[in-house]
Amino acid sequence: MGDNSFLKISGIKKSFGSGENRTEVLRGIDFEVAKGEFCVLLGPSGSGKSTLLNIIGGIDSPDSGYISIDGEKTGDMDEKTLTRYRRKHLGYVFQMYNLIPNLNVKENVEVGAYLSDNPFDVDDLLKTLGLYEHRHKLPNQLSGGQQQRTSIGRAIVKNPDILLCDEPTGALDYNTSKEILKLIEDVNQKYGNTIIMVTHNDAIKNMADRTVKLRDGMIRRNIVNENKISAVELDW
Ligand SMILES: Nc1ncnc2c1ncn2[C@@H]1O[C@H](COP(=O)(O)OP(=O)(O)OP(=O)(O)O)[C@@H](O)[C@H]1O
Repeated sequence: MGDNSFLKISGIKKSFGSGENRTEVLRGIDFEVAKGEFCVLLGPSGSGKSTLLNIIGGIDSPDSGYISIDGEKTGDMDEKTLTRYRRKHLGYVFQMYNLIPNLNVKENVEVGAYLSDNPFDVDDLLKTLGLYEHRHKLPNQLSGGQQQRTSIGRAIVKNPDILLCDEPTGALDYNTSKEILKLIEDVNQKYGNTIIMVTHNDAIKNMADRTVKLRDGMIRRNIVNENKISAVELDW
């Protein structure tokens, strides 16, 4: 199997509702992402980006089509196998950090480590994330950027094959957004994880290897970026 088909999204369709209220949110989505690629999903509000991300992440299932990761179709797995697969191979970062409020930074990251057979060393990772000196703080003692760093730590500590990010900078100011994007870029370069990021921010395509633009549940563009720039050079 060629590297280009590490993540294969094939013929994905998804509707919500029934009868008159039925909406076709994804109307046949096909694309492939290579191992280690940083892929950005862009598109107007309601175009189906989050729905697609949830299907790729095995959180939601398609009406038809399939997702295959490293040759394994997630739709062929039973519930238990899929749950185990998600825990071992996929990491999630959301706009809302979803940290556990009564656990400190280190403990929140450890939650991710428990899910893996082969996690990174938590203290080393906290140092990489610039969180080591904050490790005993609770989420409500942290800035938004530090909370998002913690949630990235929780997702990355298990060294997932694929890191799925839904608007990871949506709640952050300009400088903090750039810091978080830089961190995601560092993670991608250091660990080689494949990254799929949903965003409204058009500028982020400049740091990505691939941009998939959705409109009305269809792919409007699938562009490979040969001249990507570093997160620190982004401007919007
Ligand atoms: N569970 C659901 N039940 C019914 N409709 C849904 C559900 N999830 C999503 N939708 C609808 O599907 C459409 C696409 O939603 P989705 O969140 O995937 O879009 P999006 O491109 O991520 O939008 P945004 O950028 O605003 O987050 C929307 O019209 C939404 O109302």
